Amino acid sequence: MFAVKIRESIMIAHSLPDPFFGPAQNMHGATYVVDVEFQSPGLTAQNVVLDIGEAKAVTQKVLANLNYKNLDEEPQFSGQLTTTEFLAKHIHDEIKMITADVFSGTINVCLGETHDAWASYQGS
Ligand SMILES: Nc1nc2c(c(=O)[nH]1)N=C([C@H](O)[C@H](O)COP(=O)(O)OP(=O)(O)OP(=O)(O)O)CN2
Repeated sequence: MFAVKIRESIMIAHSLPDPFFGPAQNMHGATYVVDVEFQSPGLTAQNVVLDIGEAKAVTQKVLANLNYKNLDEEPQFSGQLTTTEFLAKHIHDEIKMITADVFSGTINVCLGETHDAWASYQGS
């Protein structure tokens, strides 16, 4: 399996209004390190998984809709617990949709929440 992996970061604010989350029920901020890996069993005619510049551009475009946002105020997330896992899948699905024409492999999105905790989503 081949892979191209790029890294970006975002800052968001949100609350997780469920007793399960204890103090994180309150509004708080998070800075996520966002790792996006594009995996493919084969290469294109140019011997790449996909262009790294395109991978970065697409990821930046998707993240721009989240960066510096209060997710509690975003209509698209209304009624959702915007956990790290949830956001990883959201970012995955957006990137998958935008790259559908140029990439048919598997995408893994991993969000580093702290220096010692991560959550990820990998499509099929
Ligand atoms: N599986 C997940 N668990 C938690 C998430 C998450 O997105 N996925 N998010 C949070 C909070 O948003 C925050 O990041 C951490 O809050 P905190 O209260 O510090 O939670 P911890 O579990 O790290 O620490 P405690 O020992 O429970 O206080 C929480 N969990």
